[in-house]
Amino acid sequence: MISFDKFHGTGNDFFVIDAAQPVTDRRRLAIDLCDRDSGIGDGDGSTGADGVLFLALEAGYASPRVVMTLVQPDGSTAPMCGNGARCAAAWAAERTGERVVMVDTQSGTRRATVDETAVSIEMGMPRFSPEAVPLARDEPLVEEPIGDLDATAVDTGVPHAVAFVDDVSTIDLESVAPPVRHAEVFPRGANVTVASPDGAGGFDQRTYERGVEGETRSCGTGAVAVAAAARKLGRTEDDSVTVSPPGGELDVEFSGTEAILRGPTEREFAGRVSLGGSRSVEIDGDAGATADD
Ligand SMILES: N[C@@H](CCC[C@H](N)C(=O)O)C(=O)O
Repeated sequence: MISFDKFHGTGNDFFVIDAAQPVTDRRRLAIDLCDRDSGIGDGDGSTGADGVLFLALEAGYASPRVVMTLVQPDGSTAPMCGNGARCAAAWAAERTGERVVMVDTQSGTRRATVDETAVSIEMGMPRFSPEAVPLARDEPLVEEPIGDLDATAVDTGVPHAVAFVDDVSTIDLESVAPPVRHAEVFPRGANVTVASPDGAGGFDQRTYERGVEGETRSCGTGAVAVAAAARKLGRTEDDSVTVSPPGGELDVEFSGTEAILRGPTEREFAGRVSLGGSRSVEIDGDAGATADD
């Protein structure tokens, strides 16, 4: 059986699997576990997840190093995930007792710091250039109509199209996001993030994620994208910006060459799943421990 933990960061939830375990088909496993109807749940919270984090913990460094691979509910891999990387750091900190963790992602090595209330991670500097996002054109995309949204394109490890609206709660994201997510100007697609002023100097956020192909309760790279786009468009001059997705509150701080993302993480439950013909699942602490499908 394969052991797993379930974590979430402000509602963006992930199964975490130690990559030392033998999983031959990661794509198939992620599609299976993450399904919101037939995936794994503990019976108390939600079923399924926004992705599976395969984490390889490497010893022998001054700070523990964890190589993170995120496989999404559609089987694709994403080069970066802000909330996933924060959960990866919390997982590695639990295992090692260390507070500073280096998270290796396909978009670079990120330094994370774990304390009693939150995990902070250095995300690099958001980039607007067409090469970085990437865009299928030679100029940055800044507040231009794409579908029904006025979008600004920014790379925060993954591509985001950010649109500022009056009130995010009135947006029918499942309708307006897909044409932007698949627009020709984004050769690798884009996550679609809408934001509106929260009345206290920060922003409310909602994100439709590539790979999930739906809205998630939080998106860390999206929060950084909102803060960066707000600064670029003169919507804030603050170095520290609070961004609130539906699942909680994230802080984005700009310091030197880094945007630092900070917010809580939580370990929800742990268990084991068998691979093979018929799935069997054990959830720790569950009286009726085995659930066969
Ligand atoms: N939820 C993540 C972003 C995950 C990657 C995204 N779905 C993509 O494919 O680009 C976050 O917290 O940043």
